[in-house]
Amino acid sequence: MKKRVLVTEPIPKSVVDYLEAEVELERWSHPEKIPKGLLLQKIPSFHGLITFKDNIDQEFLQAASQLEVVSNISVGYDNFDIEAIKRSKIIATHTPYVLDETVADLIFGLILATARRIPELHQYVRNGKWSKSVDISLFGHNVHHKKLGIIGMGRIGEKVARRAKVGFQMDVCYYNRSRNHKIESELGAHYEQMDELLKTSDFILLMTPLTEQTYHLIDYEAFRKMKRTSFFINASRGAVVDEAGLINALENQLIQGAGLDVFKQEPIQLNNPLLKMENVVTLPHIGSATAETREEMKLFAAKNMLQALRGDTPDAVIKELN
Ligand SMILES: NC(=O)c1ccc[n+]([C@@H]2O[C@H](COP(=O)([O-])OP(=O)(O)OC[C@H]3O[C@@H](n4cnc5c(N)ncnc54)[C@H](O)[C@@H]3O)[C@@H](O)[C@H]2O)c1
Ligand SMILES: O=C(O)[C@H](O)CO
Repeated sequence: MKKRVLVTEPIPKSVVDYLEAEVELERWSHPEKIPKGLLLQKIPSFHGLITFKDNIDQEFLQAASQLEVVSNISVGYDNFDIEAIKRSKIIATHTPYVLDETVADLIFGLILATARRIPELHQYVRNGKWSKSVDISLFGHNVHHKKLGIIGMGRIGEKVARRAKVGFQMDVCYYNRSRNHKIESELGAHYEQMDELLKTSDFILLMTPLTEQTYHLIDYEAFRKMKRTSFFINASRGAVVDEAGLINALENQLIQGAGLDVFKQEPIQLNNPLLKMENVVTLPHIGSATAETREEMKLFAAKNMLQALRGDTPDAVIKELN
């Protein structure tokens, strides 16, 4: 008898066909997330779950009586309670590598949009304000040859560093849990202590995962150390920054602007002060959201699932569970 897999995110036909060759599939294809109660009700009859952002917590694991594998369609897995998964026999996987270049592209989009004020000037043209040459008060700032500080020099950080060095001749420094010797020797990126990076960078990119150690890693005190001319970019997770501290820092002009793909609460609430600030560029968590890359991530998640259900080691088991 075929094993049963629940997929709570829309997947393309190619991935459906790939999975159905080996397992019996049930799909939740609504645009809204599956309600938690319904997920808990359904999960006892499944051997596998392919998910995008469902919370895999103690309550879920208790209900998942015959679950063997949970496969996340994302590289970040802060929706997983890793300690609880460790105590269970469940295999957990994610989708590293396939999205690195796509996310790095978006990060450069955010850097440029913020420094060169692209959304603001786009509105300026559309609102019919472009009657003579653009006033100096609307000029942005150079990106090339500036200093970029990357906090979290992992897979994606490295791709951003390459773009910064090769494409924009930037001075790249980084702060990380451990030294990345490859990026130092190949690109000349240099390691700095956090304080030094905060004090001297023109652009500060946050690119760590969200963990107990990185929760609110950047708070108001950190913004106080940054140059008043600096731009802060976050494409990691909203809670790595203390969002109230960021709003305060922007209101007090401790930094010049921010480019944000992620927020404390997603979707962001419309009364969030960040949405009223001209010097803040906001995106709806779309770092990896291109048609090609999302399809590749879904195929990767399906591949991890089938490998695990066959009894093979999946390509991308979450490292804490390896
Ligand atoms: N905006 C998006 O759409 C999007 C897309 C992909 C990934 N992400 C986020 O980006 C994160 C990073 O992705 P990745 O593939 O580059 O991961 P990665 O594991 O390759 O890199 C993360 C780096 O952060 C470092 N790090 C971890 N904790 C640290 C700490 N306390 N202090 C300093 N450094 C620390 C690690 O050593 C590692 O080098 C993901 O976990 C995810 O949350 C967001
Ligand atoms: O971690 C990831 O892969 C992205 O943030 C998509 O959620």
